[in-house]
Amino acid sequence: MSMDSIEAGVSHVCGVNSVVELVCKGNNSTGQLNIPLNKGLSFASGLALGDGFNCGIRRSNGTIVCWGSMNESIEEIKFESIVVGLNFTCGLTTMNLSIVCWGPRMIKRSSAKIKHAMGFKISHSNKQKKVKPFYGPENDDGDGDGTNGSLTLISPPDDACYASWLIQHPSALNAFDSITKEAKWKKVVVFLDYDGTLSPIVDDPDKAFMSAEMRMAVREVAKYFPTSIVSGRSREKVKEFVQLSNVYYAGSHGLDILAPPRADKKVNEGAFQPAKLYLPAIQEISIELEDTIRDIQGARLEDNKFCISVHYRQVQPKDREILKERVKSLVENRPEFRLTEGKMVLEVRPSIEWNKGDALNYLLETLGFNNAKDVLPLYIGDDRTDEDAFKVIAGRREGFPIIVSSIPRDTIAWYSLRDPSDVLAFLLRLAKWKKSETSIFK
Ligand SMILES: O=P(O)(O)OC[C@H]1O[C@H](O[C@H]2O[C@H](CO)[C@@H](O)[C@H](O)[C@H]2O)[C@H](O)[C@@H](O)[C@@H]1O
Repeated sequence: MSMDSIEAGVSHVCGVNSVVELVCKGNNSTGQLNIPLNKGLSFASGLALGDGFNCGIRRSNGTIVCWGSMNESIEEIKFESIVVGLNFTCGLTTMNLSIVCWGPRMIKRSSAKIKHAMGFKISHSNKQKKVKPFYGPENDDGDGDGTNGSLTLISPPDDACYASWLIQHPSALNAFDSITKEAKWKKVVVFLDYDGTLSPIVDDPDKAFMSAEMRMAVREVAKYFPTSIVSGRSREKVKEFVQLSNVYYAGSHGLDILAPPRADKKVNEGAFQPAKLYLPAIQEISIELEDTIRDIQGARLEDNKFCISVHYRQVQPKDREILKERVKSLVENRPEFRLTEGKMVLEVRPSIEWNKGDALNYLLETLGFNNAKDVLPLYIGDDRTDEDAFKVIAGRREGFPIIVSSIPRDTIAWYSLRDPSDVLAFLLRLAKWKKSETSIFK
């Protein structure tokens, strides 16, 4: 067979033959030789081979298709070129020549190495965003103004920013098939945050109601998977909002958990409350906080039993720093407390080492899943305190940490959903998928 081009992976090769057909030979342990003919794949350029997977740019529309061990396809964005590493892929976007990388378990690489691998020479001036193409005569004048063949990596507009975020944190809806493929023979255990995840963020914390559709979706999911609600609210309050009896509740950021009785215990031991001894001190600090914020219009306290939330969403912007300073200095003088921050809220909580990640582990253990090899925790949350749970899943290297955000954020979640309506769609799809799987085996 005569070949026009050839690329080599770790243990396989692919290339385009003289009749413009893509052919792959070598190790096929992860399906890297199984060219996805049904995905509109036909390459003019842009074929890159990794360890057990390949990605190519579609000739028809510039989007990317990958197959083998990493099979995320990028449908939303057009690319000029791609490179792959052992388990990640980076592409140069057509829209603004920005570089985006993806792969749920992407190893962090130096962006300079990636740019170099893609054919760019890095300008060593202080203007960090300017790069020069590697081709043509060397003319590194450092100003990157678009003359002399240099290119400027412009700041992407909002849409491009979001698209770039989506590549690094694929939408769990778009990645649904690969999520269920991974989950097919395993036990998925679902964890859901409340505010900003199951209910939209609203000004009045007492009015953060969950829709009837969302309640129905959570009920459906809980029919097929063990499901827990993990919230910063008090357990009683979040249960009042959710109103479901087929889910477990962890309130106060996991400091108050009502889990099923452990398999090895005959009687239900009641709620797990590792900060119980702090209750008198929490009442004290609550009174002090009330005094501290009394004169700040719009500020309000919320008693979440094992933590106190100080809300400033309705405080005038000019007064917010004053409020924060006052609360911070009060907490600094009380070593038995620590402060965390959420969405326009300061959360005063006991300084014990216990967070939503510990709650996730505790629930897995009481559900009898902690040592099981085939368990995949799926956690959906929108706030900074949810990062502790994402971290636990990332540490297990298996499961689905999903952040709810409509803007790019610093997170260790692997997947994203835009807002609670995306969460609703995802939960409905998850329940439907499991229902159809279950009926096949009946
Ligand atoms: O862990 P979560 O369930 O997400 O709880 C975190 C905080 O959520 C609530 O506050 C947030 O939602 C409110 C209602 O939409 C909004 O007004 C507030 O600005 C948000 O921070 C809850 O009221 C807090 O007590 C929780 O700490």
